[in-house]
Amino acid sequence: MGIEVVVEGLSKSFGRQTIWQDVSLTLPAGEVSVMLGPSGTGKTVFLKSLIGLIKPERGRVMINGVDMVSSSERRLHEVRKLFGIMFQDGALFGSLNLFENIAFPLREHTRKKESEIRRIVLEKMDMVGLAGAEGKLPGEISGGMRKRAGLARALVLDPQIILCDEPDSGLDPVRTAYLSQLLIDLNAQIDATMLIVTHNIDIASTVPDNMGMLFRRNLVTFGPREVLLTSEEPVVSQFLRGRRVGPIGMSEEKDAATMALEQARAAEEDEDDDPFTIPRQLRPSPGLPPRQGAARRRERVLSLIHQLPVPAQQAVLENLNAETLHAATAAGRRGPGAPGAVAPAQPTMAPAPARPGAAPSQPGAAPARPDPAPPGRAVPPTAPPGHRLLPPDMQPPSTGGGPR
Ligand SMILES: Nc1ncnc2c1ncn2[C@@H]1O[C@H](COP(=O)(O)OP(=O)(O)OP(=O)(O)O)[C@@H](O)[C@H]1O
Repeated sequence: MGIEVVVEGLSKSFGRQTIWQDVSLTLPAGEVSVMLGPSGTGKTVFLKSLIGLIKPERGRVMINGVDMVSSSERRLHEVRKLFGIMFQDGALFGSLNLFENIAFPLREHTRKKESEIRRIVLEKMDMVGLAGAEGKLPGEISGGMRKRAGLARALVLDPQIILCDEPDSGLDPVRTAYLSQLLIDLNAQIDATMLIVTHNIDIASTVPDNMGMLFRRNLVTFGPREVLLTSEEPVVSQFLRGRRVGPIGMSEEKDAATMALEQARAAEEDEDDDPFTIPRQLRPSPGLPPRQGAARRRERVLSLIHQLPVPAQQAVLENLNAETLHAATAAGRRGPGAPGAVAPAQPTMAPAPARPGAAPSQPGAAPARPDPAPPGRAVPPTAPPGHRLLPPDMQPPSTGGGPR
C-alpha cells in the first residue's frame, strides 16, 4: 500500500519572491490527489519540495517518520527510493533506447541481475502499453509515448508514492483521456499514493480522489474532490470554467478595481457562471481489481462528511450512491456471491443535512444520480493488459521494435 505524505506549514521563497507559504495538507495513503494552480504558482516547486530536491525555509514534509526538509542526504536517499517521478518532459536520455531509459533506475539503485532487470522493464512497458517498443529512441516516438515511457521508468522501483508533473502537457485531448485512465488503472494495480500536478481540468475532474489549488502564494483548498469541484471561491470557479472573469489574469493576478470592472461588465452581459457539472470519477478498466484507495477514501470521507460544505456533502453522497449502484449492478451481472460484490454501506446512503448542524433529512433525500454508462471503452475487456487503454494508432508493434 502507498504511504501517507504529511505536509505541515511549508513555506518557500527564492530571494525576495515568496512562492507559497504555510502549506499544510495530507496525501492519504494509496489515494490519488491533484494539485491545480495557474502557471507560476509553484506547483513544480511543491513537488520538488516533497522529495527534498528543493528546501523550503519553514515547515515539514513527513514520510515514514522522515522529514524531507531537514533530514540528511543519506536519509533522503533512502526515502527517495519510495518515489516514482514522472517529469513534465519525460526526462528521457536521448541517446538511450526506451529499454535502457526505463532500466536506468534499476541499474543505478539496485544490484539486480540482467534477467531480472529485463523482466521488470518489460512488465512495466507492457503496463503502459509500450510492449514491443523497447528498441526505439526517444526521438523516434510521439510525445504520448515519451510520457508513457517516463511513467514506466517511474514504476520500475515499485514506488509507493508517484509524483506526476503535468502528465498531459503536449498531449491532445484524446491521448489525455487515455492517460487519465492509465493513471487510475495503475493506482488500482499498485495502490500507490499519487500526486498529479496539472492545469488540465479533464484530468483534474475525473482522476483524483482529492484536489487542491495553489493561488496567490497560498493553498486555497485541499480535500475530497467534491469540495473543490463545488467550491464558489472566485479563483476556483474561474479556473474550473476557464473564464477570463475572475482573479486570475494573463500574467499576473488582477487588482480589485480591474476585477470589479470585469464583474460589472459580465453582469451587464448576463455572463453568470454556468453551474459546473461534476463528472464521474474514472473507474479502473474492466478486468482490473477495484481500487483499494477508493475503498479507504470512502470510509475516510464519510467520517468527515459533516465537516464539509453542504454542496460538497451532497456531491459526495451522490457519488457514493452511484458507486454502490454500479457495484451492485456489476455484481448482479457476475451472479450472486461473485467476487467484488459490494454490500451497500448503510452510512453511505445517509443524506447530508440541509445545513451544517441540522438534523439529517430522510434517507433518499440526497438525489441519487443515475449511473451513466462508462464512456466508450477503447477495446473490449478481453484485451490483454497494457493494450486495453490505447487507441488503435497507439497500439505497440507486435514484434521487434528496434530503432528505425
Ligand atoms: N530554482 C529556482 N530559483 C529561483 N526561482 C525559481 C526556481 N524554481 C522555480 N522558481 C520560480 O518559482 C515560481 C514557481 O515555479 P513553478 O515551476 O513551480 O510553477 P508552476 O506552478 O509549476 O508553473 P507551470 O504551471 O507554468 O509549470 C516561478 O516564478 C519560478 O520562476
